[in-house]
Amino acid sequence: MDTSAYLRSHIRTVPDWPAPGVQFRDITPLLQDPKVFRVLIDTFVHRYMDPALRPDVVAGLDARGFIIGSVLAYELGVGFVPIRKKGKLPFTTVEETYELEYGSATVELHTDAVKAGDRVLLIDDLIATGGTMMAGRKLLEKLGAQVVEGAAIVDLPELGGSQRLTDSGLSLFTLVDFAGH
Ligand SMILES: O=P(O)(O)OC[C@H]1O[C@H](OP(=O)(O)OP(=O)(O)O)[C@H](O)[C@@H]1O
Ligand SMILES: Nc1ncnc2[nH]cnc12
Repeated sequence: MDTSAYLRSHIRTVPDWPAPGVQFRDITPLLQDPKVFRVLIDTFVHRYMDPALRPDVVAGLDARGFIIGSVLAYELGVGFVPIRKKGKLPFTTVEETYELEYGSATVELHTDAVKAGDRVLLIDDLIATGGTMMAGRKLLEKLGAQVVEGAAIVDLPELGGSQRLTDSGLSLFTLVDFAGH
């Protein structure tokens, strides 16, 4: 089994959660098994150790992006910065509001989280409409940072987010596609 199929086999689909019609792709089984979790993190580490892609900073999207982003930053030997849902960060922030597959949200980033010119890897667990990752990218760019790549475990291509992100010029790396139901 290749890596993508192996990781895919450890993602659980929960129908009609958190709203009717949503097929929720649950990554918790993938994190729960230490062997699988290691394969997941090592796959990202291998890619981002490459000098051409190695970031100065990893930025993780609230909340599931924190789980993989912080471990990845630790392994790469770079800092981690959280992009949080509104109202959680105590210092001065920049903010962006965006639409989700089920609702809308505002995210924030501390104004001193990155420096102008920093090369940032932006990471989350999943791309659906792409709104979350697009908002994260805008926050980082407001502070003058450069997003070298957006990365996620799962892509839901039918929701159009990955296409939208690549059309906007963002380089994207995902490990597992879920097309169809
Ligand atoms: O591509 P999009 O349409 O923006 O959707 C993807 C986002 O939605 C989920 O997070 P959610 O907002 O449910 O928050 P959580 O991580 O706190 O559960 C997921 O973890 C991504 O962050
Ligand atoms: N279908 C889905 N499964 C898991 N997380 C999501 N975030 C947005 N859509 C999602």
